[in-house]
Amino acid sequence: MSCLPTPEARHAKEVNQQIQRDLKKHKKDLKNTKKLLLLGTGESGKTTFIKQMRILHGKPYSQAELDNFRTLVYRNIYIAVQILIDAMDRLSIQYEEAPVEAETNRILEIDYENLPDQLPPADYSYINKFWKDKGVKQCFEKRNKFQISDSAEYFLDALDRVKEDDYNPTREDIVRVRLKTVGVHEYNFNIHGQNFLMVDVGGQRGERRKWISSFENVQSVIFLTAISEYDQVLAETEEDDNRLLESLQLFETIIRYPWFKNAAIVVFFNKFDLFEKKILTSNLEEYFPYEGPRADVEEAKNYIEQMFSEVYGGRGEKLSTHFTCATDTDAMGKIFEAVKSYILSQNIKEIAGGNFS
Ligand SMILES: Nc1nc2c(ncn2[C@@H]2O[C@H](COP(=O)(O)OP(=O)(O)OP(=O)(O)O)[C@@H](O)[C@H]2O)c(=O)[nH]1
Ligand SMILES: [Mg+2]
Repeated sequence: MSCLPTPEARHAKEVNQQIQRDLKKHKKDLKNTKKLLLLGTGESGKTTFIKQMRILHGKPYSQAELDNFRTLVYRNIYIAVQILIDAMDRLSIQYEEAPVEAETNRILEIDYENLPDQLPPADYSYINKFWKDKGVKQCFEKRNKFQISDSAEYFLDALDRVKEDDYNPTREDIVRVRLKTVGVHEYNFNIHGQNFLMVDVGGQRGERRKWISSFENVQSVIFLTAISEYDQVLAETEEDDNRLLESLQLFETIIRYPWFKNAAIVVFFNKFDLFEKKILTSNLEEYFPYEGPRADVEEAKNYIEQMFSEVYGGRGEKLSTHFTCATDTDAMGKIFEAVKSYILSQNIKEIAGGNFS
């Protein structure tokens, strides 16, 4: 009887060796992957940040994904109009030219979960006239009194473009379109040789109890706060809770979690583009005990940054912060490079037995 292995045995051995090699590589990849958790209240910009990472470092969006974004754009438009119709009524603002009631009712009853992939001409013509109405514009100026997406104006202004048959969402449309996140979602990116596992979570109150499932083995956290929300109230409660205060309280809760004791923490003061404009007309001292000069972007932003730094203070090291506009692709690319260096330097310190013990 021959002692030579049969072809089957040789093949089995080869397969086994390949599996071992794959497992080893997978383990090495896992070890070299940094887990980055994105946290923050609803609409702070977490998913927008992930979209930018995909645009900058991921695979291009497929046509099926673009088609999906197109429907979402229409959905964003209908929701914005429905919110404005309701706000006109609640704030008792007169239309310049009142729309036909039956038409308004039809728009209000649109089931935006089941939208066609085209904006029907009758709806376009209603929305076009509605958005040009001086009363509606007046109502929109009072938007801190009700909850409307920060991208509503962008899409209502783009109505003529997005109604076209051959409309395909642009890069900017993709980062502007809003869909609230439900649950926890993981994304892998290789950014200049470094693997990241980025975790996006739903930030609204009802979503936060699901967060804990993603807290294990986190090397870094980006906490996003929408700095422009200092004069806005929370949509998800009956009470008039201030949105920036809610974000500050959430930050305080998070940095006390034992899971993040050794994690690098970075804060993005996001929606800085909106903040810069808003601070010129909406006084910070009406919402926070701020005593600095009015309409002063620098003073106001430093004051808000200080509130977060004080809360963070206990951890003994200066808080890493960035003032960001998550819808700006180029700027986000640059900011993330700085964040990446910071995360890696903090993790090296930790390995060397440094600061965060
Ligand atoms: N103008 C402006 N809009 C922004 C900015 N960042 C995000 N947005 C818009 O704000 C909306 C909400 O952003 P999302 O990224 O969906 O917020 P989120 O934190 O993922 O919200 P949840 O999924 O509910 O937790 C989207 O329509 C974004 O386009 C910004 O810096 N400036
Ligand atoms: Mg989201």
